[in-house]
Amino acid sequence: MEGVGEEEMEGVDHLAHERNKSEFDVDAMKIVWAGSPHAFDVSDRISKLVASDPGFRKDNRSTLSRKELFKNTLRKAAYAWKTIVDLRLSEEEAAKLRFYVDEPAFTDLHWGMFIPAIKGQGTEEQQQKWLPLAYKMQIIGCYAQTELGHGSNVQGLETTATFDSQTDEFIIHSPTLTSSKWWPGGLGKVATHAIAYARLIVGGREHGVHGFIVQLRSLEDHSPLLGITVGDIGMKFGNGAYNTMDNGVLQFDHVRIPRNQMLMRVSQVTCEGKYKQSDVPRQLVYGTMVYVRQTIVADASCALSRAVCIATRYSAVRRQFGSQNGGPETQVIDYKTQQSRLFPLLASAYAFRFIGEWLKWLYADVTQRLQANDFSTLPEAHACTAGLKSLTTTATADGIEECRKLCGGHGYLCSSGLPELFAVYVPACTYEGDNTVLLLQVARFLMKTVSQLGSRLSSKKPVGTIAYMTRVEHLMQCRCGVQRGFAELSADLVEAAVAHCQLIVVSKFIEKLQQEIPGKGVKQQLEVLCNIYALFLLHKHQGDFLSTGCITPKHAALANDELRSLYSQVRPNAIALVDAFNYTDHYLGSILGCYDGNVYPKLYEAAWKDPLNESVVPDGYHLYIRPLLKQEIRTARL
Ligand SMILES: CCCCCCCC/C=C\CCCCCCCCCC(=O)SCCNC(=O)CCNC(=O)[C@H](O)C(C)(C)COP(=O)(O)OP(=O)(O)OC[C@H]1O[C@@H](n2cnc3c(N)ncnc32)[C@H](O)[C@@H]1OP(=O)(O)O
Ligand SMILES: Cc1cc2nc3c(=O)[nH]c(=O)nc-3n(C[C@H](O)[C@H](O)[C@H](O)COP(=O)(O)OP(=O)(O)OC[C@H]3O[C@@H](n4cnc5c(N)ncnc54)[C@H](O)[C@@H]3O)c2cc1C
Repeated sequence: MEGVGEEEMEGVDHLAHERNKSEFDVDAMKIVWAGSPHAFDVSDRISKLVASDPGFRKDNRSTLSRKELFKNTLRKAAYAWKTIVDLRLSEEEAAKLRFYVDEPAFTDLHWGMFIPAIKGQGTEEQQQKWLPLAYKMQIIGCYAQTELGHGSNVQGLETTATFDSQTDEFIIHSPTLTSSKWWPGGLGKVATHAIAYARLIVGGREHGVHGFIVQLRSLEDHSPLLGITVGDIGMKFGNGAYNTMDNGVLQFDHVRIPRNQMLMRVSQVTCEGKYKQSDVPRQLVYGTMVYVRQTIVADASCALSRAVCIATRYSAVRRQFGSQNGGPETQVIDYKTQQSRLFPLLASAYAFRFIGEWLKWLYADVTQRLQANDFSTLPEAHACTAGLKSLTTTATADGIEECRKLCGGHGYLCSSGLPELFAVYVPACTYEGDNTVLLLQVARFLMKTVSQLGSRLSSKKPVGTIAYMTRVEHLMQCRCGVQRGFAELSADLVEAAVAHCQLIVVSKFIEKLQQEIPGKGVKQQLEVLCNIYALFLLHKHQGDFLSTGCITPKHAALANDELRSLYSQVRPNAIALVDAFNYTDHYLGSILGCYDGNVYPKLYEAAWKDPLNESVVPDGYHLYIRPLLKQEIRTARL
């Protein structure tokens, strides 16, 4: 192109100079980020498969109407399924393909909640009947728990399931408007079946909330079955974004289902109408939520790392001020303020990756114990999944917004990928448990632990976390010491719960570094990131740390000095550290974050593709603007 300088040429890696600064083996770090060589291979292969297939394009989402957007989502879901079947992809590869298609859809709830609920709360017989149908997608399921009037308070749900011993059936009914099921993903237009949560009534006696498999739509013509009123709840936050998902409303009008469609692993109803509660904690009915919360923590590291990748690459491309003698302006990534905002988020992305790995292990461990009727670690598993889901999603949502701001004006363009990422991600702070409600569960666990163990919450933490542990104990003692009720102290206890979760993240990051980590300079980079994560939080919450007396103001000042030094150590490695996420440009969906850093020509080209630029003179000019411009110039009385 005429006048195109070297800096704007296509096919040139405009970040090569940054990549050459790297002080560690990026390919080895890619394996660490993926979790194993096998996991890296699957991710790398599937992400490239999706990126290279025009059937999975997503650059037009923000210009489609809700109906076009949703139809396109259905097309993609069907195309993804055909790809999975035609290529005979494994369950792991199929899950990765749905992940890289990167579009909230009914399949998330079918695979992410409907199937896990049957696996976790169904009897062997129920699993044998329903799972094969679900795995082959011969039925499509959703998880219908939340109602118009209740979401957080599961025990407040109003839908009823009344046992009719005459017919050996349950009658599922929505007694009030507020008992309408409201929010379940996939429910609005697609799901043929639901796991519906309802108050079990047997012989006139209530037995709390249980799960029931209910068919909603005909498998012949998709019409709602008798007694079922179902639809979509309407547009949600942002364009595109989560509007690819049909979150639905559902009312039951005395819908009858066979007795064997109550999920009966935890408790049973016999044909004689006898209710039997197994000798397991009733909270196992909540097991699916615990499972999803631990997956959401892994999701957080993915979403945050995407935003950080975009902001880091663009911060290396963007130059503003600082030109010396007509030379190039300063890369904004070199400003200390930019580093102090960006690098803690980079460190958090890695920290959340590793805590997600640990939580996956904890969940697998507690699941194995449950099979042996060992419930000893269930309270800790609940507290950890609830608290870490809350901590990581809040930090990630805030982090994505911070990354948008780190990109200046261009971060506000849809083509930056950040507005869409934010709009899709933020409900994670609410779904699967409102983050405050979940922290209250952690606070309750801490209160019980303190009362059982006395002052020390746990001595099983690495030395480097003594300050963090003392902070939690102090925050708890300050609250538990005074004789005021839990409700009165709840805002303070939530702060202690956050501190407890931050302690877990820091200690698991330190434990990760005690493992064998291959690759030149890789462990050193992770040590820098771990120190940034720990010292950034210490700096942010230094009031807590100082008030516990475990650090002095001098320590706090030294920690801040060390942070600045650590930012300087990360700086030459920043681009390589985000390259290690191994995201394709397709998955990132961001011009600012494109691998080659050739941002300006791509931004300029993308602008002209906007539908508004299909005509030079906009629709409406002749009707509204021309008359305005041509009106008689009246003698103004102004
Ligand atoms: C383009 C960019 C893309 C970016 C990437 C985006 C990523 C996302 C991608 C795609 C999106 C699609 C995926 C989305 C999937 C998520 C969909 C969301 C689904 C839902 O929201 S399902 C509904 C979720 N609802 C909830 O979470 C409800 C929350 N409420 C509760 O869990 C409970 O009501 C409660 C725990 C708050 C209270 O329960 P209650 O029975 O009243 O119990 P308590 O009295 O409080 O406690 C009694 C006792 O039980 C213990 N306990 C409580 N819960 C549990 C549990 N789950 N397990 C074990 N034990 C539990 C509690 O500690 C008490 O113990 P104690 O008596 O103190 O010893
Ligand atoms: C995008 C999206 C997808 C969803 N998908 C599904 C799905 O597939 N299936 C499903 O069943 N549900 C789904 N939900 C519903 C979701 O699980 C609930 O919205 C969530 O559990 C929060 O409950 P709520 O809406 O009742 O919030 P509320 O509890 O009404 O929260 C409102 C405010 O009250 C506060 N609050 C509530 N209780 C307390 C308390 N005891 N102490 C202090 N403060 C309190 C909260 O902190 C919050 O600030 C989805 C929601 C969204 C947004």
